[in-house]
Amino acid sequence: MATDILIVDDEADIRELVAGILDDEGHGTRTAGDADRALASIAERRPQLVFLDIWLQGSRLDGLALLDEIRKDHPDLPVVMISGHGNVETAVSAIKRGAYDYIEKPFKADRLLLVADRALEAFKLKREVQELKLRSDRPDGIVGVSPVVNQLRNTVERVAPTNSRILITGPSGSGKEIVARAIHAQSGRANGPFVVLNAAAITPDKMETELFGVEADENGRRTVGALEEAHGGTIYLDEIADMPRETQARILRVLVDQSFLRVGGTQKVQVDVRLVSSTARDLEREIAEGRFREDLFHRLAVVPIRVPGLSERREDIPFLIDHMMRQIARATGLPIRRIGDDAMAVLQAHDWPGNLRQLRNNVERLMILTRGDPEAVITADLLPSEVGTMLPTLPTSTGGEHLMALPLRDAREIFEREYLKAQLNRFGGNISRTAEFVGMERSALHRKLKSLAVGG
Ligand SMILES: Nc1ncnc2c1ncn2[C@@H]1O[C@H](COP(=O)(O)OP(=O)(O)OP(=O)(O)O)[C@@H](O)[C@H]1O
Repeated sequence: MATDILIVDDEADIRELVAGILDDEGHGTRTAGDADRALASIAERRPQLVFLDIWLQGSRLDGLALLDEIRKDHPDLPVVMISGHGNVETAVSAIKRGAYDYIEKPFKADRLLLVADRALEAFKLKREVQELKLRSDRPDGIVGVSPVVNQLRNTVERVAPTNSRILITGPSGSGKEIVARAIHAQSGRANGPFVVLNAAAITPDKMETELFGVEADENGRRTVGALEEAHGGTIYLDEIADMPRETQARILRVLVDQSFLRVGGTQKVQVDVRLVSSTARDLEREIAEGRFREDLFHRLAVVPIRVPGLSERREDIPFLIDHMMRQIARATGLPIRRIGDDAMAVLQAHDWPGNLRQLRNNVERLMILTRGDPEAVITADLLPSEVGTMLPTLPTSTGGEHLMALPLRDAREIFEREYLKAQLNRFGGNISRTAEFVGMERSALHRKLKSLAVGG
């Protein structure tokens, strides 16, 4: 797509010069000689970048006032100020008011093109991020843009409106309950209850009363169980493999009969409930080893859905962190933090055995850690030691940067410098012995040390 750059300057020479340089590089340009013509041009079609003279003589608005005006309607549109020799200070104040950058007259063509490319790239990225956020930040709670998550979202959309029973599998903390809630929310039962029964958290002797309720306890009171409570909605049986075998048999009967007896009861309770269950275990193995009823498995898993572990969807980590931060900020009042590139690189490379739950705990911990400082950026050194232990790190601290945030060339240079410094130390600064040990020619090692500024 051709670019569209608007150049606003009262001096025709400058307008033509800037436009000419940009045109030669294949950019599309338009020009305006005063503020009103500039605003009319922008109204006609929003450009992707504006070069704006600070003085703008003979115009209703000067450059700074025009900048304010443009930003009112188009806060994301990058504006690069063109400043005269003497008014760099004004240019700096323009940046504080939201200009993207400035170029100082007289300028070189290279500098102009570089600034234009950077501003256009920033604009494009901003829009892409916004679009991705819109796509990833859907109320159904399934956050992310990775292919596996898009596929999961599609499956959920397809099966949610049906009444079929669904078995959700996936590692612990991967977000199975979020998926179950999304299914409920997108079904015809969305206005009905969503009841969770976590089999792993209930002792086997309590399981039946929790699920089916009690006809009359010792005080003659009737308790309603989860199945009855979920009438008209969805019941989510979490970690179904932890159900005792007797309960499994009773659930199977409920599924066949569409009704059940309360504990100690004689009258059948009829319910209309959709059953969504989940497990982090390998149910086929549980079946083979006799711990899970195969007939129940087939009844529960009419539609199987697999939720991927976080290590299968690392590209979602920035979106998940953003989403979780906003959730935590809303719930706790803690301010939202920016994650530095180095910390993000480490977070994305970590394996996350505890999946989304572990990620969320870490995000919350980081927000608490940086609570005192309103400007604090979360850097890699703030991450707990368990995150990133498998990643290469710097042998000594060299400016607080994390190797994972650097391109290979820079990371290699840091490594070489630290490595050779240590080897030189070890051999008392003796180049010949160091060269012999590291396997380099003496002269090559000399050159290397010089280029790395070691030992000089
Ligand atoms: N989309 C999300 N946004 C924010 N937090 C999330 C999201 N998905 C999951 N989490 C966090 O991860 C935790 C685990 O999610 P969930 O309970 O759905 O996983 P699970 O796979 O059902 O876990 P388990 O196997 O232990 O039952 C949640 O309590 C929540 O804190």
